[in-house]
Amino acid sequence: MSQSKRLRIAIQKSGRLSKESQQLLKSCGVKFNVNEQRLIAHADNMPIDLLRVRDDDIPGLVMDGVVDLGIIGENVLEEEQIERQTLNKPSACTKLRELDFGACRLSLAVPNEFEYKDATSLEGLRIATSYPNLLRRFMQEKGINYSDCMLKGSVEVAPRAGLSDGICDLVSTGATLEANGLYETEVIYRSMACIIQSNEDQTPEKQALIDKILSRMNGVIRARESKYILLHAPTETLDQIVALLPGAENPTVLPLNDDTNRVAIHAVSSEDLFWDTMEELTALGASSILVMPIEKMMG
Ligand SMILES: Nc1ncnc2c1ncn2[C@@H]1O[C@H](COP(=O)(O)OP(=O)(O)OP(=O)(O)O)[C@@H](O)[C@H]1O
Ligand SMILES: O=P(O)(O)OC[C@H]1O[C@H](OP(=O)(O)OP(=O)(O)O)[C@H](O)[C@@H]1O
Ligand SMILES: [Mg+2]
Repeated sequence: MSQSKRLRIAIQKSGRLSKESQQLLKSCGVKFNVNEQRLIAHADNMPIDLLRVRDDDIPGLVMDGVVDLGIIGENVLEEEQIERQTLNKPSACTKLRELDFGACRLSLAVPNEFEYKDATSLEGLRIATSYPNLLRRFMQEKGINYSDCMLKGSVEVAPRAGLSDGICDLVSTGATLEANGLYETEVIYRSMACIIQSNEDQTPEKQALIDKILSRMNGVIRARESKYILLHAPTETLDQIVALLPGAENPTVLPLNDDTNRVAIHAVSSEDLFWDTMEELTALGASSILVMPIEKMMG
């Protein structure tokens, strides 16, 4: 069991996940200030300490029970899990939920001039990657022999530097691949950030705090995915209009002062309302359409 009476949460110190991890915890009511130089940030209003570390260290810290929770990309989690299974080291932890940031994919990519047909085109080649275990699992499933070139960073420059024939690296917009004269050929893993918990026994107090944080996180994420929609609609197209609002089956319908042909609709929609839908609503006679963000949701 983690020795500390305070709940320990590991987050990335600086990188793609840091800002959003901190923001999510703040939205859950955890108050803290980060000092860039410090490894630990203490929360002022709850018995919680944040450990700010390299993202690669987070799964291991959770699996070894050094910290109670961690926010990490599924790609790094899965890579560490395979690594530890190979080494017979503890690799268990519990994924509490996927989060709504850190979307990326681990992909194979080759230089633009390379003629790629399918995965067998990679037979016998050298692939540069920071994810040797996920790469091996994919290549073994396809029955392809290859050699790897382990690089912790700047993987995209490996082919041009003559270090490898292709790469296996994270892609989001594809801009980095394009800038390096590479194109994506296979997606081998799709990833989001997630929150994980150590499988060590927790004291009832700490478990209660974890449950509280998780329930707040569910509320914050649900709220971020939802919108509050207000509009005026002609009674004759009411059903068609409601049908266009995503995930808002039972909206509130209110009468309008001095207008019996129109009503006001208040609805919580499970998704954003896109411009196309707004235009369809207007075509059905809707007016005064307001789409508003929701800050918190519960129950
Ligand atoms: N382009 C991207 N778009 C969205 N999410 C990404 C992107 N690249 C990476 N990620 C996610 O963010 C995580 C952290 O990426 P980052 O590039 O900050 O890692 P790093 O350089 O290994 O950082 P560290 O210094 O902590 O080891 C990745 O493991 C992945 O889950
Ligand atoms: O497809 P794109 O949108 O271009 O994103 C992909 C890039 O993003 C990540 O690196 P990051 O920018 O986080 O920097 P790093 O190389 O220092 O990790 C990843 O390692 C790729 O290099
Ligand atoms: Mg890292």
